[in-house]
Amino acid sequence: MARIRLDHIRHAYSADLARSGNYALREVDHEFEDGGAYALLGPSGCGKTTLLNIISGLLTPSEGHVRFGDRDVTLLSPEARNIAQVFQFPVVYDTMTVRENLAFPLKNRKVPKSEIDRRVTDMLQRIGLAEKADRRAQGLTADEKQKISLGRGLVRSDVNAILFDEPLTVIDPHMKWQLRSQLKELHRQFRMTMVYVTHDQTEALTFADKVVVMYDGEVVQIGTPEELFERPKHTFVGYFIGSPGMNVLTCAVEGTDALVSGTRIAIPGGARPTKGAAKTELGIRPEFVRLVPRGQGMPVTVTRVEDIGSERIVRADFNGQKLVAIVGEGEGLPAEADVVFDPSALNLYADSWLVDRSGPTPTSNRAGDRAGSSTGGRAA
Ligand SMILES: Nc1ncnc2c1ncn2[C@@H]1O[C@H](COP(=O)(O)OP(=O)(O)OP(=O)(O)O)[C@@H](O)[C@H]1O
Repeated sequence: MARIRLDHIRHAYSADLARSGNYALREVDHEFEDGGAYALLGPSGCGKTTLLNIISGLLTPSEGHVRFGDRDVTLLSPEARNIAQVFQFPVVYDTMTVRENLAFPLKNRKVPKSEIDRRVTDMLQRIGLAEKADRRAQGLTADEKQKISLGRGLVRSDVNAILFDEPLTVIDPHMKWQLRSQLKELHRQFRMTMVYVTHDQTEALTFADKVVVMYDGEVVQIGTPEELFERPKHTFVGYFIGSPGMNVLTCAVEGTDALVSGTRIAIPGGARPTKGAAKTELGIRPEFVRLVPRGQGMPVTVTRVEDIGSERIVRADFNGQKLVAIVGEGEGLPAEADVVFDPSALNLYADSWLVDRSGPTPTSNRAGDRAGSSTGGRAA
C-alpha cells in the first residue's frame, strides 16, 4: 500500500482546451494517506473520473506529478503502478468460472496455490457467490458479474491502491448496502488505500473515512462526514452534503454582524473583514433552524410543510430569501412562526469560501438539542 500524492495536477483534454483555459481539473494538490478509505464525491462532470484515471495511470496529467510514496509514477502505466481497479460495469472473463476469475490476478503474480485457494474461498463468501463458484461467468447476471469484478480487485493484498469508479451502479439497491459494508470490513481488516468515486452522498459518507468533495474541476474540501456537515468550507459542500442542503443566505457584513435582508445577526467569534469579496453569504443548516412562536425570533412566512415520517421539512420565505428548517418528532410547529438560528452553526462565506472564525462548532444535528439561539433583530 502507498501514500498517494497529487502534486499540483492540472488536466485539459486537448491543447486547444488548455489554450482556452478549459481544464477538466483546474488544480488538485492533495495527499491520500497510506491505508485511508477515500470517496471522491461530486456532481456529474466535476472531474472525478479524470482524477481517478490520473491516479491509475490511464491518463497522464497535462501538468503536475503523481507520487506513490516517494516514487514519481506520473509516466508509468497502470500495470507498472500495481493498482487494482473496479469500473462501473463488470470486466470479467466470460469463459472462466467465478473461482477462476477470482484466482486469475493471483496466478499471474505466482501466488502459491494453497494461498490462492484460501483467499479465493474467503472472497467467494464475502461477495456471496460461494454457491456459484464453479459456474461460468457467462450465464451470470450483470449484478453477479460486478461482484466478481469487485472480488478480483479485492483479492490481491500486494497492490498500492484499489480504485473504484461508481462500482455499485449496476448492483441491485438492496445488495448495495451489503457490498458497501463488505468493502468497509475489508478495509478495516487489511487497511488498503482505497479511492472510491461516486456522486451518491450516502455511498460516500458510509464508505469513506474521508470524503473528497469535488466541484468544477477542483477539490473544495477533504474531511470526515462530520467535518463536512459541521463546517462546510465552500457553499457547494453545504448544499451538496445533507438533505436538504445548507441554507445559503445572501448577506452584507457590518462590523461583527451579518445583515440578512435587513435583519441583523451576530456572528459568534466575530465576522472577519471580507474586504474585496464580490459576495458574502451566511450558511445555516436546516437542522439548526428552529421555529418558535411569533414574536420570539425573526419573522418568516411558512410556504410549505412536508411530512417525511420522523420529521417535517418546513420551507419558508425569510424577507425574500428561501429558508428551510427541519422540525423533529415531538417538536411543535407554531401556527405563526418566527425562526431562531443556533449561533454555533452559523458560517460566513466570502465568494463562496468559508471565512475562518473562532468559536464553538455545532455538536448535534437536532436543532432542539442545542443550547442558545440567535434571534437576530431588525437593523436600524
Ligand atoms: N475524453 C474526453 N475528452 C474531452 N473532455 C472530456 C473527456 N472526458 C471527460 N471530459 C470532460 O471533462 C470534465 C470532467 O469529466 P469527468 O468524467 O472527469 O467528470 P465526472 O465527475 O467523473 O463525471 P461523471 O460523474 O458524469 O462521470 C467534463 O467537463 C467532461 O465533459
